[in-house]
Amino acid sequence: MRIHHDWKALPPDARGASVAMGNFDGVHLGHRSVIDAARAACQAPLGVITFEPHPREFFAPDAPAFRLMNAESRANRLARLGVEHLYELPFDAVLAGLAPEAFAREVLAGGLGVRHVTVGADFCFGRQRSGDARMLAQLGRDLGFEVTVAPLIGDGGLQYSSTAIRQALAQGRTRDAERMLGHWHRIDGAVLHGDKRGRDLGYPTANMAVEGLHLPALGIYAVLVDVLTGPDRGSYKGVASLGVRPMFGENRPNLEVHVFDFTADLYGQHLSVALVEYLRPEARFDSLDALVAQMDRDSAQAREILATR
Ligand SMILES: Cc1cc2nc3c(=O)[nH]c(=O)nc-3n(C[C@H](O)[C@H](O)[C@H](O)COP(=O)(O)O)c2cc1C
Ligand SMILES: Nc1ncnc2c1ncn2[C@@H]1O[C@H](COP(=O)(O)OP(=O)(O)O)[C@@H](O)[C@H]1O
Repeated sequence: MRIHHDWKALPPDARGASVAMGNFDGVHLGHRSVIDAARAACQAPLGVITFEPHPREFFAPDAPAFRLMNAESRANRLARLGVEHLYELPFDAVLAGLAPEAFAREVLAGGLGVRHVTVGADFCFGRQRSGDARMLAQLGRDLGFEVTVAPLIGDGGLQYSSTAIRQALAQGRTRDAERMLGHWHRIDGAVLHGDKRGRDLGYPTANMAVEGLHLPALGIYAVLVDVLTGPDRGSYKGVASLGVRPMFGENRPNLEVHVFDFTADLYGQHLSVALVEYLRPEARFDSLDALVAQMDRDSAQAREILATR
């Protein structure tokens, strides 16, 4: 997959794609059906148009973090779906200020020379979200590209949506989130140095930042861990703490992952951590021994949950 960070001056072979357009936060099953519709629409290379930062981050930079994944994780997921061109358009004042007609003319028809555009039925675009899917279809007729409006899909009464997934995760309902995502919710990132306390407790933990990401329920989780880089690359099981470590004063939230049956160094390596099941909230214990005894119980419980995976 090739990633393009602009719509201007694209090489000729990056033009003329059949594109799915949206924010695709989480790349959930609804997103996948839009991308599948773009793939089925015509013979052209498959593309995705998305925006970075997320438009909501651009308009409300101080609002609490809400994203299910960062741009890199989203790109990795899209690549695995067979997307050939990712157009990660810089969402700035210029792009935000384009009227729907100007966006369709300058970006879609002009810059990307799209052959076909697929959007979900609730898609809005252009200055003040004034354009909708129907308007896009009319603009396509005028400007020479086809438009498919994909229906919103769901499971029973529940429509797949990034909002519903955030809500499920905030309540510790990892399996409900998984049903909407089509995969476990994952937190990806590099292993950072922490306070070097874990090893003394008998529980070394690989520490990861969660800044900029929507926070699932704080607490302890059974996790599946993919080590993506380094000599110990592979898939492991483990237990993780997402939170502020009240035992040691309130800290900035982070993710601390203890990998089962593993002793190597993970600093600087890239991990992808799947939150499989929420075990309990974080707690403050009377002693470190009491904390470690609880970590033993957490580990036993996580091993049992993960035994069948
Ligand atoms: C299974 C598990 C359970 C944990 N439970 C708690 C907890 O209930 N309260 C808490 O303050 N910290 C908890 N922690 C976080 C530990 O305090 C943290 O991993 C330890 O301080 C090591 O920090 P370091 O990696 O920065 O050295 C837990 C960690 C793990 C792996
Ligand atoms: N089973 C394991 N799970 C997680 N990290 C491990 C494990 N074994 C060794 N490590 C290494 O130990 C480091 C964590 O040790 P710890 O004392 O918690 O230090 P820190 O506070 O820097 O996280 C990890 O970053 C990793 O390099």
